[in-house]
Amino acid sequence: MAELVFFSGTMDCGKSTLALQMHHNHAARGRDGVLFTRQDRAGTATISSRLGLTKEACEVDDATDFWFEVIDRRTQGRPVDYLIGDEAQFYTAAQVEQLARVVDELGVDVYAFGISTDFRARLFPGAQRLVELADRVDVLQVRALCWCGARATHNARVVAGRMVVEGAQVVVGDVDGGSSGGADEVTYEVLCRRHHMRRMTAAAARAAAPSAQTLVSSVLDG
Ligand SMILES: Nc1ncnc2c1ncn2[C@@H]1O[C@H](COP(=O)(O)OP(=O)(O)O)[C@@H](O)[C@H]1O
Ligand SMILES: Cc1cn([C@H]2C[C@H](O)[C@@H](COP(=O)(O)O)O2)c(=O)[nH]c1=O
Repeated sequence: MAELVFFSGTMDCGKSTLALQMHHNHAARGRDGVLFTRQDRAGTATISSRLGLTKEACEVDDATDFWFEVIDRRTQGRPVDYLIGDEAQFYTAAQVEQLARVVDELGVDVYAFGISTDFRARLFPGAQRLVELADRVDVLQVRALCWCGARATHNARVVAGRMVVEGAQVVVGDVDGGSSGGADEVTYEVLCRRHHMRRMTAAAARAAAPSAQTLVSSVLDG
């Protein structure tokens, strides 16, 4: 029986890598799949993994209709056994409903990959609908870690070195290590819930902790 699976996790936990691996494994067994993505960091119509894999994909926009995409291909005699959808948090709720219909009425497996919550720890509309409709939600096993060593569960947005909690929901960007580092550049950092709620990024924690040198000086100064 075909299924709708939502593979979810924080940024930088390996979702796009898994999406490309799953495509490779299914294609290697002769199954026909179509790759989709929306607003990948690497540019239009691309699925990119930080491990270096990239693959051309169909770019989703508000006008994309997944039901039509499958019917159109099949009408042209092109088989479709599965769809891979990366950056699925950016899909509309209606598009997620189309995906569910593609599974139920056309027998196509749909594997959707995306983050669940935004920088304010609020669900993206596409992710919310996936959680509501998916046959299962798989949390990725590779753990992204908070600076404190705990499992990272939340995505923080950092602007000019400070964590922010206001702004547009969608701002395409990378985690700090992958960014170019411009002063006003939006970057992201994954945190555990405790440090997300305290707005304590790695830089904020470093700034808050007195350095060993400061401690020694204050002891010597009496
Ligand atoms: N240089 C590296 N060596 C080994 N693994 C890496 C390296 N760079 C990134 N990774 C792995 O790739 C993961 C990010 O994969 P990616 O598919 O881009 O994530 P996502 O799509 O979830 O944002 C990291 O969590 C890490 O495990
Ligand atoms: C938290 C958050 C993220 N985004 C963007 C930033 C990236 O372009 C993608 C996530 O990509 P990844 O492959 O999972 O790293 O989402 C955003 O627009 N708004 C947010 O709040």
